[in-house]
Amino acid sequence: MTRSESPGSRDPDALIRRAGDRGNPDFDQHFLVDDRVVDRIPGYLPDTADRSHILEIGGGPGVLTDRLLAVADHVTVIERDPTFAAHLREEFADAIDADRLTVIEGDALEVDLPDATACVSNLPYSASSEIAFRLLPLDIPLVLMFQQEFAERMVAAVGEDDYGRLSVSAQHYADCEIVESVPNTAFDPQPAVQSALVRLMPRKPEYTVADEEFFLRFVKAIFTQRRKTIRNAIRNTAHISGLDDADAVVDAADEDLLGRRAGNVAPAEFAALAQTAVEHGFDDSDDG
Ligand SMILES: C[S@@+](CC[C@H](N)C(=O)[O-])C[C@H]1O[C@@H](n2cnc3c(N)ncnc32)[C@H](O)[C@@H]1O
Repeated sequence: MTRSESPGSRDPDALIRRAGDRGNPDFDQHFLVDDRVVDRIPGYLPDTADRSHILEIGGGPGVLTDRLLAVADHVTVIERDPTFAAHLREEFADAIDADRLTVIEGDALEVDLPDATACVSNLPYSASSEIAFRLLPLDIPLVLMFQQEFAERMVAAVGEDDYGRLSVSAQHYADCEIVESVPNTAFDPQPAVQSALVRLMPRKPEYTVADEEFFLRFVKAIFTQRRKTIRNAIRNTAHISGLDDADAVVDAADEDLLGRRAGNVAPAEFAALAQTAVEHGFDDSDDG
């Protein structure tokens, strides 16, 4: 009976019953039970997105897996919990036999990621940041569920209260947009906070950085001192950014920028400042 259901129509509560286990919040298991929400999620991929291979992280009972199988040629789902991975293999045996579904039992932070063309996931919240930053460099469209507060920080623009390290780092890779806020009543068990779906469309940033790793570390360092001026933040965080000579960077940087605070520095300005830091802040800076 379960195997003959057409993709896209499985009932969330029935899937949880068949999985034989309720979600355990200690293992990030908040399952979507509002099928109006689940039905909308694949539609947040843009029309132009390549749906030949969609990756899902954290399949759980499989309600989103089911909806993705209705729109993708192939789905790969990664699930860490052995009970739910076994359930997914059983529930979607037909799709596996037809070579339309791959179930990877493992930790999404450790397994090799497949060569997917898009990723759509209701992420495990305690690892959502790390997972997102594994996905962002893949250069594919992402539709990801996060805690609302995290999502707001991710999409914030310079000058907004939520603008910070997360905004600059995520927007380095993609245009980020909240496409739907999701109440906690859409999940079982209910998380304590609201959630939000974010669409992340890959694109090159409007600036170039010679050393991406340093740029991201520098931004992280400066935002640890977000109440300080950029001048003091550069000086106080050399142990994080790894600068040998923070004073030389301050001497070389733009005076106006040095007097501002991180929350008012746009990503392109951070990129220019990071370039100044690379050119002046290391012992071998002038050695070519
Ligand atoms: C928020 S639930 C989403 C389940 C399902 N997709 C849904 O929307 O109802 C997150 C799922 O990720 C799994 N999970 C937690 N940490 C994981 C990890 N590090 N790697 C892979 N799966 C993980 C949990 O077991 C759980 O099934």
